[in-house]
Amino acid sequence: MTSKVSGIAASDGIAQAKAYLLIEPDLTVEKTSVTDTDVEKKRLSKAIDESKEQLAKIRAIAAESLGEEEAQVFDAHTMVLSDPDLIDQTHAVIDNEKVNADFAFKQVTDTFIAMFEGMEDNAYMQERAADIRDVRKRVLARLLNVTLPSPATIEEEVIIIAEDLTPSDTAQLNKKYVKAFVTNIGGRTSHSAIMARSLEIPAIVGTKNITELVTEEDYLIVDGIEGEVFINPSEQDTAAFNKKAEEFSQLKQEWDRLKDEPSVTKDGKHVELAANIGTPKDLEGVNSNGGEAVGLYRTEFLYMDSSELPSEDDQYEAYKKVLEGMGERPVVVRTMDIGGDKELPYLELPKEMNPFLGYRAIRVSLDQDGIFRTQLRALLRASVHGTLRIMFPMIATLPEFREAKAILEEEKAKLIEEGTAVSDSIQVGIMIEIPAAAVLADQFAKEVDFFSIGTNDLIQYTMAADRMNERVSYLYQPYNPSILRLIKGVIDAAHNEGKWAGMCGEMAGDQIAVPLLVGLGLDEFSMSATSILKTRSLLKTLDSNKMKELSAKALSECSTSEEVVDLVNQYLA
Ligand SMILES: C=C(OP(=O)(O)O)C(=O)O
Ligand SMILES: [Mg+2]
Repeated sequence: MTSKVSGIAASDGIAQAKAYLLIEPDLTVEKTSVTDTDVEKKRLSKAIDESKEQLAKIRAIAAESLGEEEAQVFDAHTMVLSDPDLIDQTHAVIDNEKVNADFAFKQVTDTFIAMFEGMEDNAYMQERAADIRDVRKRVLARLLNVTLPSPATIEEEVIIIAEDLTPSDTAQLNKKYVKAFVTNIGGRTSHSAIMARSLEIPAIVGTKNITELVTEEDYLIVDGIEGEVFINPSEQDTAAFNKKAEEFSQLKQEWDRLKDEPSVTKDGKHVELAANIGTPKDLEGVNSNGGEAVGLYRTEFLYMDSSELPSEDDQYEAYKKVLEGMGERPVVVRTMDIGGDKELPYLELPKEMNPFLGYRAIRVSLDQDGIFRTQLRALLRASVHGTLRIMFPMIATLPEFREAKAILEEEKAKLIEEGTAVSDSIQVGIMIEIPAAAVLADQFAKEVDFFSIGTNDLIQYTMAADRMNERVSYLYQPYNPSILRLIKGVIDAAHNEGKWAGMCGEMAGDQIAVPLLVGLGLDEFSMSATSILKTRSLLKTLDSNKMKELSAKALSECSTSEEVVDLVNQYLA
């Protein structure tokens, strides 16, 4: 008999296949008393190290199959495992209560999870709780000496049924066999949902109890559009779904038709939809999703993926590949942004109290200008292979920009003197990710060719809330009117000088933020490639004048992030 289960539609599409239950092993821990607490601390440390190794392997698989941006989730997990608080508190429980590491680790992570989950209205905190749950399983499995299931081993067409899919589970999914997934818990912004959208497989999350309702003998239809699962559908249901699947594939084809279309609002206002990339390999996704430009090429991965400083020729080859791959379309290459959370083992950077406020990005480049000049020469040589735009990260003051630009000009003059061809139409711009630069945007706009707003950092610096610190992440608020005001100031400043303003922080692809950013007059939106076609189709439904009214209202009438979100939803309704 058919039965129907509802949940939250997390990723579009319709699929049918047999069920595959992704069952967790029993990770129940027993409390035991110990006398030698050092042994327990060593067991913990070994389990954590092995978990980090596993995570590194999964991260590599994810980078390969999903792209660099998605794979960065695992960096967050590795960070959890390196959190000194987590380790110190576990050690304290082992020492004080003289108990086994498994019990102590479970108890401490329980406290962390309860604290984050307690902040019910804060989706970000809920995600952090999920991250800890995910990492904890890995460590407990090592401590208990049991094997976690590995979705990577699936070799027939299935629909995965699970309590939740962790990012590491999702990263191992092979699209060829996994046709969809359905989970008990989660929301539209949970990692599993984001991953499903980027893999382009249908997904339903938050069904509460699908794992209790489905067995491996069942055949399923997943309707990711409505958020409904049909267990053992009748012939009639199947026929209805075949029809619906056909209609959806037509919709996808319509989206695909948008692939080569301009990105315009309902009333014909054009914006540019660009992609963020980390390596030349990411170009495939840019092209298959109709990216009009590369709005951010994070070149630091060139440095991080290597065991020594990449040579000028190695860099030239990478830049050339991207420029050629994009043809006429512009490519914004950001010079190296090392420091903060991005370390280079072979470049001795000092240990700092506040790395995000320290020796980072352009500060390193201007200080160690040999490295900077090598990168600039490689870029200048590659410039003849496409439309290159050069962008400097973490600019705080005008003298920094002037110095960086002067070095660029020097290297350009040298190359020309050596007889090397260099494009004469390279735009040179800056990231706006430090509030000082946002506030002084009118001055910067007279000297730069463009701005790209890096909201990932701009938000952390404006709110004084470390983007990596879970305890203060409730303050990490993209829609806070203070952030919107800064963004407005930057866009207006650029336009007053006839320059363009883009955004390459995560906010540019956020479907709540897009209507506001259209209203504020943002020219270029740079995001993960897989968000482009959806955003292009959202744009077609927006009236630019109405969005102007929306953003003006958000700025004049809203005093909190929540009020802004409500207002956007009213306008989109
Ligand atoms: C795009 C940005 O740069 P990154 O995330 O690499 O710091 C940003 O800060 O918004
Ligand atoms: Mg940044």
